[in-house]
Amino acid sequence: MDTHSSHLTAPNRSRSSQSPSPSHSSATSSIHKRKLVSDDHAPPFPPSSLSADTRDGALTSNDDLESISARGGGADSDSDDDSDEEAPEAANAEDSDEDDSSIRTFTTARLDAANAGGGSGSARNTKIKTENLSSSVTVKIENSDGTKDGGALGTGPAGPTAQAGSSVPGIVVKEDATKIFTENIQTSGAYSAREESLKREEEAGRLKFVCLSNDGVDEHMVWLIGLKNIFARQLPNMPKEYIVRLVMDRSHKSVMVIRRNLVVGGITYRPYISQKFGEIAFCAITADEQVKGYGTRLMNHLKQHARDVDGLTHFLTYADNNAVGYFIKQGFTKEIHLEKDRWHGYIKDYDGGILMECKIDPKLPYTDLSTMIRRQRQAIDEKIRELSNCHIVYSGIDFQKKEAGIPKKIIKVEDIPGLREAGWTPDQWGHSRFRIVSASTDSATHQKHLTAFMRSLLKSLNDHVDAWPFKEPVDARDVPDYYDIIKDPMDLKTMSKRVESEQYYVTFEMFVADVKRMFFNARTYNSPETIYYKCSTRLESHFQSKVHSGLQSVNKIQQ
Ligand SMILES: CC(=O)SCCNC(=O)CCNC(=O)[C@H](O)C(C)(C)COP(=O)(O)OP(=O)(O)OC[C@H]1O[C@@H](n2cnc3c(N)ncnc32)[C@H](O)[C@@H]1OP(=O)(O)O
Repeated sequence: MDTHSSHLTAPNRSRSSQSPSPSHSSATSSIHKRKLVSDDHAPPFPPSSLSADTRDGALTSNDDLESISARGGGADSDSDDDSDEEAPEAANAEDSDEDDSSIRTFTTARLDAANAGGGSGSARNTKIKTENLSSSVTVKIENSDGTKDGGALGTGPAGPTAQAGSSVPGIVVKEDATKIFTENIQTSGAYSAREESLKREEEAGRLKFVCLSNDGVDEHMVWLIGLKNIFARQLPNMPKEYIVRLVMDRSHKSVMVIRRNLVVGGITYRPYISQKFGEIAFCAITADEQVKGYGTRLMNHLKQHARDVDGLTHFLTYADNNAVGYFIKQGFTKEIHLEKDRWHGYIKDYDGGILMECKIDPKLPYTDLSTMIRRQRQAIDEKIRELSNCHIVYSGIDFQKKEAGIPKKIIKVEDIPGLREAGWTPDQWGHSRFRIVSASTDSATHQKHLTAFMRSLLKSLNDHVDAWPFKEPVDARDVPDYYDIIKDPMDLKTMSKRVESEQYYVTFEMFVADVKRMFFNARTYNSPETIYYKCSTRLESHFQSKVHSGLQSVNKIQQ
């Protein structure tokens, strides 16, 4: 078995610093070190049409690469610039204006080092794991011939089919209420929205996902060259020779996003059919189109194709540090659960990248996840409707206020729309601590007792020596910025009006909330050393003791 040293290039998938993802800072990865695996691939290039080394699927010189590029791109050949690899009309969306001299320098050094058995190249290039050069791992490669697009869904959506709007028995829902509810349903999250929009683009023929390997078909070759250019741009530390070799290698396949006959991005992977797993070699989206959902949809197409056409159950990849977040969102984990003997020795080894795994679900409709999610949402929603009334929205109450926030019109609790329907009965006066009324007493009696209790508490507050700062609303003429800071002012006089209206405080807790608000305001506006702050603390503790003793005596009366 001839294992070409040029296969030992230790690529680094670091992304281009010229095209940072909006949501992720760019960082330069260390140079990955790739171990050798035996390479009994099928020949990558048809000998008749491309002047390439076909011995073991490896290219041995830059001349070979240029000849491929020239053919695939149909452009002039220029050994020092990637522009030779652009197709005249349909290459890819990347421009190739980068200065790639550093990469070529790196590549040359790497190739030299590898040829010399991992000799003493400079910097990280010397770290190639050369021990594997001499290892003779025999890898059985099964040719992958499934090159058609992602298969049809093998299974139907997992979620139950949604029923048409069901009504809850026994409850009359106003039409407009139902409408409000329907409008409020959250039909999709950001993930589904992006997937659905790209799916619509596909259905309209404006976008397509293809899975190809080097088959000599002109259009396919142009796309593959376009994809290769995106990889070269987005993975700038990856030797271009290495990229073109793998993209053109017939044992690798590439799933590509094509829009208006231009490649937007893609994933090149190698299916190990006998081992039922695939290794993702490269994955990139052109700079202008990142973080728009293409990467996710691409991965979904890849999973669907790999499962339905290649029969794979897992993917492995050495993810660039910058891309770990993306892979995690695609279901990859850093924990490798795949039995080691299924993959060890098959995939190239990197130091610097993070080995990640993704289990391909046997049933999920990967290219139609948004429909599945929508149906599941609907099913859950139907279930909630069955079990609860919370979806019913009643029209609001007319609550106009006059002085001190007291309602203009008395609204009886039992008249609040929907309260009885929700199970409320007049004996349920909430969980107020002030429960002087028995279950049979009407609400008027309850309110009378409550008013008397609150009145006595207010009197006790007003009579206290520390009450003076709280007796009247703060005068903005005296304290100009008070109402800029205190947005919900409260004072004993306002509370007194509310108590005397016998309409405002329908529970004791509402009264206590106003008292607490008053003290909180004082301690918010004033610093601890001020008299106002101190008065509020002392008056509050007086109030608490009065409430405590008052409630105790109420309880005694009840017993
Ligand atoms: C094996 C390898 O090839 S490793 C190298 C991977 N490739 C690169 O780093 C090249 C540069 N980057 C890219 O080409 C692209 O950004 C890709 C391929 C990583 C992702 O493609 P995109 O089209 O941008 O992904 P997409 O828009 O579907 O985003 C999916 C989610 O991943 C997040 N994401 C995208 N890129 C990254 C990243 N580099 N790191 C962390 N999260 C990311 C997105 O914010 C989005 O999150 P959300 O669903 O919470 O909104």
